[in-house]
Amino acid sequence: MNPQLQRLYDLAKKPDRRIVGLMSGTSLDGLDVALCRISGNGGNTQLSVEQFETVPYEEAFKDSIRAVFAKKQINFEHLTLLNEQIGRQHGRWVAQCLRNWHIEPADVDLVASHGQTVYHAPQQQHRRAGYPNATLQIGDGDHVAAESGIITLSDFRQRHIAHGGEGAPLAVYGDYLLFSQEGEDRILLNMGGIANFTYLPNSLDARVVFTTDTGPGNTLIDAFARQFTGQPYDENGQMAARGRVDEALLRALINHPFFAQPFPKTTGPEVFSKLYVQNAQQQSGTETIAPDDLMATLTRFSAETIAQAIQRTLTQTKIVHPHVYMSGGGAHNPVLVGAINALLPGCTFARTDALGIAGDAKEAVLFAVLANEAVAGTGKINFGERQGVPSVSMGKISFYK
Ligand SMILES: Nc1ncnc2c1ncn2[C@@H]1O[C@H](COP(=O)(O)OP(=O)(O)OP(=O)(O)O)[C@@H](O)[C@H]1O
Ligand SMILES: CC(=O)N[C@H]1[C@@H]2OC[C@@H](O2)[C@@H](O)[C@@H]1O[C@H](C)C(=O)O
Repeated sequence: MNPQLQRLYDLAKKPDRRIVGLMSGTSLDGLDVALCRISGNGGNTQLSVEQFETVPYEEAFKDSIRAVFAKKQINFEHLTLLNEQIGRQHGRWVAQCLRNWHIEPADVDLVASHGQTVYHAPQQQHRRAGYPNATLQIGDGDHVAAESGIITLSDFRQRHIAHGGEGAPLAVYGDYLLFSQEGEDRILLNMGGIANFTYLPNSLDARVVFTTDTGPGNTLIDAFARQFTGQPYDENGQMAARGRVDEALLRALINHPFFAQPFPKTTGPEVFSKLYVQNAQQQSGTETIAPDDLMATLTRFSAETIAQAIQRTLTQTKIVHPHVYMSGGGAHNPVLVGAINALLPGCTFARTDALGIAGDAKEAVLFAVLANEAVAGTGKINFGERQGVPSVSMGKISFYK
């Protein structure tokens, strides 16, 4: 037998596993690396984060990804090269983080690698007859495994699509296993480039759990912060705080069929781009809007669409006072968070940090949970017939030799 197959079999039976979760999201800010200790599986999953680090992307690396990111037309050779390069780079960073933490690769069981999304194309978005939901993450897992010396699970989204989903949001699986609490209705709100949430009912009934993207989180704010200031984001919402929301532009921004679609739904920077904002400016006659006012309006746009989606959920589920736990970089933006708080007066707000997992680490941690389920889960969690959350395990296996 291949000794690594034996190793996989052995680690699947261990009472606990050490898994490195990797996430590089739509913000292209860096690679989140979370070393997790996970015991059990399914409803018995217990997790602690032993180490966490974000390895920042250098500008040249970001530009190289931006050359293919969310674009319909690209240089195909560049995409092919990036697939290998990102995998290799992510694997090296795992090895580097482990050295920094004085941990031997042999003492880690698995790497769970999300890779880099370069194009997300749910059917609702591409609308091309005869083609299914589709999404593409690059940074091949074989390179992550070879560079780190650790068995790697990767490319998690394809099985979700193969079983009827849109390939996202995947957070719902880990959110359900880690954060469900009997007696408390919870909403786990992640504000990355794109915002999404998971609804966790107080009954713990997996068939009622659901998840959706809501639209932009930071992606538009970041794009214009870069243009106006050369900085990667509007730190602490400073520009937005100085500006005034332009109601005409806000209404034009909200005027997109995505927001009226039923849940669950997913989207990405393929739709919510600078071009999208420029079109809304034209429609509302606000092409000459001051930079601070544009930032205030974009920040309110994210807040309103997040709050509307949550409000719709509360109405549908007849929940009155849920606890909303925030994560992702947007949770550090006081203007964004303040507006959401004001729009949802019936909700109690905290960060996932209050539940023991730092908001900045959450997505990387969730991929470690998916890998744990893939190797040690029983596959018995039943999310019912609810579209968009297929009851499957996910992740492809790469041996390191
Ligand atoms: N202090 C801060 N003030 C304002 N915004 C912040 C701050 N810190 C982080 N952010 C925002 O958070 C973003 C990074 O968020 P995060 O890492 O959660 O996104 P991501 O994981 O790449 O996205 P996604 O979840 O869509 O894949 C930054 O680009 C920035 O917009
Ligand atoms: C295709 C893709 O990479 N989607 C991301 C993105 O970033 C946030 C949102 O859009 C979410 O749907 C998803 O990531 C998280 C980790 C998820 O699948 O839950």
